[in-house]
Amino acid sequence: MDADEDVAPAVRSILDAARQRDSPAADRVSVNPRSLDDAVAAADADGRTPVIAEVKPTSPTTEGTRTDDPVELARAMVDGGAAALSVLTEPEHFGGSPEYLERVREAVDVPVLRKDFLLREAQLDAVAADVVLLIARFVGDDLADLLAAARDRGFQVLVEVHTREELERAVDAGANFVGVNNRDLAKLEVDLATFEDVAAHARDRTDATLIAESGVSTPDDVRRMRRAGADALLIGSAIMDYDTDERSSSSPRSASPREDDGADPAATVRENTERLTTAESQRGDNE
Ligand SMILES: O=C(O)c1ccccc1NCC(=O)[C@H](O)[C@H](O)COP(=O)(O)O
Repeated sequence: MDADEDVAPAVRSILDAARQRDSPAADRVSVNPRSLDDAVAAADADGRTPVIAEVKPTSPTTEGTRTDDPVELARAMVDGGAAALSVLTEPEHFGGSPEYLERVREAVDVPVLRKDFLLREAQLDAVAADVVLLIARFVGDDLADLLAAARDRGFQVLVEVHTREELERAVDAGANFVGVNNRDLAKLEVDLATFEDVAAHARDRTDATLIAESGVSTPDDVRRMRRAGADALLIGSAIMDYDTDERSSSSPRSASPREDDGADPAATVRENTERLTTAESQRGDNE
């Protein structure tokens, strides 16, 4: 499979950077992970929607870069009820770093997902995390081997898919956490119907934990994804308080720091998280 085929230029650039990124001459990581399934169950039992809140300094579809301390933002997300966290470690397009993840994981006690574009086994050793992401489209035929290599190190593995065909590959590889990305990496457009379609198909195929990823902005969106069968939701931009711009893939991304509107960023992030983790105890306009 050619992962570059038909992807947006920004995503091609992400992949090129991932291929060129040196694998650190680090020791093999060995993780004693915090259970993601337990964290999801605990949130459910507590009446909170299980949300994996994402520390996302920037992205190809957001304006500017957040320079706030990732640890403060992470703590605010947990205070707002996040069941788990996701931390971008991709430096060039998302402003992340393995060091951010290390600091965040030390500061909180919930599971932490390493969000990156991993293509080779050695890249798993950059930093310890509770969960790592493998994107089915990008790892192609290496999915089963990388899944095994990650599990050998103790990681839980979230396999990201966007289509029914990718779901089949994830199931065949033995994935027990499947993320359905509502963001089409070919066009960078978001459509929540993607999760609805793939999750409906998944029900007969797997009992994996199903996670709705990307484009969830409002309590209505949360309830919609839960009705469609999401066990948990991965939410970045709406919690980080970005105005997302699912821009055409040729638009340039601003590298300038994001303008601060004077508000307390950690307080805003906490409120945003709380609004989404309590979505199911609020009454929806359409219900
Ligand atoms: O977020 C982007 O702009 C993006 C562009 C190209 C490839 C991946 C991208 N996002 C990675 C993610 O997985 C999201 O950060 C995550 O699912 C959260 O999405 P959102 O809630 O829409 O910020």
